[in-house]
Amino acid sequence: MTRRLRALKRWMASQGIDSSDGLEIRDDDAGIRVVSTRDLGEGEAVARIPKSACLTARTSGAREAIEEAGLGGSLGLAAAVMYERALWEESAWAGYLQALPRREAVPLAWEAGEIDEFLVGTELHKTVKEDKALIYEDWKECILPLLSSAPLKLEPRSFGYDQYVDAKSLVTSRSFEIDDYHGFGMVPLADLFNHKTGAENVHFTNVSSDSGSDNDQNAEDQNGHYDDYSDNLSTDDLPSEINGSPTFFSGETCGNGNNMEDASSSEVDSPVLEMIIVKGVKSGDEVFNTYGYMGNAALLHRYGFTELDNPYDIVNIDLKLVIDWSSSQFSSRYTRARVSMWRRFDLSGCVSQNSEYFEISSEGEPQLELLILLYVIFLPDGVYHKLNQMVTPSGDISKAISTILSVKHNTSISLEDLDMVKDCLLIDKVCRGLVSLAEIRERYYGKTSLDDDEKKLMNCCKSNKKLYHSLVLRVSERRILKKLKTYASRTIKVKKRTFVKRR
Ligand SMILES: C[S@@+](CC[C@H](N)C(=O)[O-])C[C@H]1O[C@@H](n2cnc3c(N)ncnc32)[C@H](O)[C@@H]1O
Repeated sequence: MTRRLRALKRWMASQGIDSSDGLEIRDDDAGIRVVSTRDLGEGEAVARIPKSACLTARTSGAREAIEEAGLGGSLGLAAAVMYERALWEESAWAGYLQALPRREAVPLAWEAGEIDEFLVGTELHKTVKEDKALIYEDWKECILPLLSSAPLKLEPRSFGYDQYVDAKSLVTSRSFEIDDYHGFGMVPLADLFNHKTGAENVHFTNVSSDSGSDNDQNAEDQNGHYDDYSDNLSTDDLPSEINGSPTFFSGETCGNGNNMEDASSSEVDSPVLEMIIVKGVKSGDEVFNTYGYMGNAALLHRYGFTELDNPYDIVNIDLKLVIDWSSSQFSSRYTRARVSMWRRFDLSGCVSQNSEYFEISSEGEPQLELLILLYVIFLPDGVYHKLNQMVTPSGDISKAISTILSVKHNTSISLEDLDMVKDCLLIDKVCRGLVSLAEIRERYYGKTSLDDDEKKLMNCCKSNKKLYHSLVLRVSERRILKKLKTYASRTIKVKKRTFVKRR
């Protein structure tokens, strides 16, 4: 056992953190992970963690200053982590903090040059550059003023920008939402489990001290699935700053744990967190948690790693790219008119802070809204004018599709027959448009080909985390674009064959 692990175990025991004899914490070059020492069965409780042992803005010695400065969510937690790190051996979390890496290799903590070199062309490039700018602003506007906070006497060198980035990288990659009172926090032991997409072995829950009382019922009522997490994992439900935190099944969280002002002023009756086996583990196997169902861009963004063949992977095509491409084929005026009609049907792409885009699934299937837009762009003028008279914004994609298709097809086509809808939308020109869009999007990656990237990946050592995981991201995105081209080309071929047969 390494020194840091021995110290961590001593500290956990001193805090009343119970870990089953069926779990063994291992520490090697790849980091810390949890392994089972015997077969673990579904339903077995393997750990209990008092909330008082969690490092949160509420439990930290800097609580008053953080509250006075109004720092909530991940900002408040990052300030708490920085403060306790500054205290070092004096901190009540010394044994825990010494076991953490100085910083997690998440892209927000990469140098600007590394971001440009490794992420160019990928879904993350722009986002991470924006992150960096925002993080600097947060530090200047929210963390620096803490130094003049009277009671704390903080040392400026422990609260520098670098220290903030260190803390932020740990908060992003290891924090959990605990409850209304604590908000987000660092949960010792729980944060030692690695992630496996869709194949986790443990869940975490709040334990009511009054087992079987009304509180348990409330917990179920509040999130509807005390131990069925699948709906709960939508990262969109979480505040954007900490989207996709390691999964914590907080039965008593009302969902506004980020707002310290609104939180109740005392810890009610759930002082302990528990970890339960939800999928049996064979002796000697690693015990995994899940951080959510995420594509590689999201995994790399928040946790600094990726998974090859991740079924939740996606690549996006920006609406702006579609508009630019259409304007080059037709004219800007023509494109504006077609996009505007598409919008009048209440259709849109996915919208994030400052962009609108269409998702391409890991199988290379484009989002339906993109197919409809391309279809509308290619409508012959006569059909377009006829359709223009029929536009009725309904907010219902099914109605929009059946109206749009009705001008060319006599029968009414409903979204319930998705294959039929796609068949009608995927006319030759739309398919060729998809191929062009995939080719333009491909150029974002620069001069190297997908083959080059795949070879580079094969020869890359996993321990070179930044290069390895950014290569996985590039390769997985480019493979999706290749599948999109195959999807569109195959459809052209199939249709041609059917046409020849009919003739
Ligand atoms: C909550 S911690 C898990 C414990 C961590 N391994 C440690 O050494 O403390 C999350 C971090 O673990 C690593 N990690 C978790 N799951 C992983 C996986 N499937 N592959 C590679 N790294 C992983 C990443 O560095 C991530 O930011």
